[in-house]
Amino acid sequence: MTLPTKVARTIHTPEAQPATHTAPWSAPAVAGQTDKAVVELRNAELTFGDRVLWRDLDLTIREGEYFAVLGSNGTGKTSFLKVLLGLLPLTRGTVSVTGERPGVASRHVGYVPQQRGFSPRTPLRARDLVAQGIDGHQWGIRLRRRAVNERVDELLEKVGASDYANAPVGLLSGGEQQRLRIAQALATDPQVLLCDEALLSLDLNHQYIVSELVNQQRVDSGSAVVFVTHDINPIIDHVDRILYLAGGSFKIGTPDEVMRSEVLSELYGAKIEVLRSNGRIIVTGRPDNTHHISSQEGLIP
Ligand SMILES: Nc1ncnc2c1ncn2[C@@H]1O[C@H](COP(=O)(O)OP(=O)(O)OP(=O)(O)O)[C@@H](O)[C@H]1O
Repeated sequence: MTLPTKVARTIHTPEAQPATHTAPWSAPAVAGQTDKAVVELRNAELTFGDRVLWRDLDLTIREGEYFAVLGSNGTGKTSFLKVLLGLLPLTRGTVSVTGERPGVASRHVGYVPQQRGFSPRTPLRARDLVAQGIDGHQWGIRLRRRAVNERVDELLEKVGASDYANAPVGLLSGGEQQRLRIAQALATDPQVLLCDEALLSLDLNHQYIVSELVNQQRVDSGSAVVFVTHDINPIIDHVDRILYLAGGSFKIGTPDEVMRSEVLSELYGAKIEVLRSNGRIIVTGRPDNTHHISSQEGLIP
């Protein structure tokens, strides 16, 4: 998690305008997207002491947009989600989610946390976990019991988990548990779906299934997806834009704009090579020694 402290070196992109530019940049039209902004950061900065995670970050994420946050360990990906969840304040600038202060509009926000296995003795059935997204839960709303049960059944079916609805969560596989977390996050049909390494430790088949489920929510409901990941490959077909964080600097753009040798070399201040093979992206030569080899294929995000 330790990278040397660097002075923020912002590479200005259309989104990364100086604060004096007040007119927001309009993203190109992407199928399924509208112009409605659901996440807005202006002149945003997050620092811990003299450690700069990012500075001068101007960003608008729109309804229906699939937005990936990439970067090595400790570059601030999870902190970015925490800012959107209202769990971490910016040190400078402003942020809004669905037009409100982060945390206020929680029922419009779904959150899929990093995959952590449940203990086999967890006294919770699959359907109880999903129900937490609906009632008595900070991201949920209160509905009467029958309505809750019906909604849980609907969500279980949506993520293909009906068969193990009554199984104890601790006895389910990692992939099965992750489907349930997605069902829980979708419970309020959120306008913004935040996913933190939602594919980590899943096999390729489950990576595919989970990534399709997340994308389906965007297609069906126009939810914006903010997907934190070390590896863009499992979601590459869906991603509209990337925020790439590296040692206090960042770059925003489409995968074709950002995942290029010259762009990442400038961002890291070192020679980086970005290769494409069978529609997948391989990055070599990152200087921070925090490469994450994609589980089955030896690819570096
Ligand atoms: N509340 C905090 N106080 C001080 N430092 C913090 C705090 N939260 C995060 N950090 C530091 O900020 C940096 C970014 O952390 P963050 O978890 O956002 O990184 P990340 O990109 O998600 O990393 P990883 O890929 O390892 O999960 C780390 O060096 C971390 O130690």
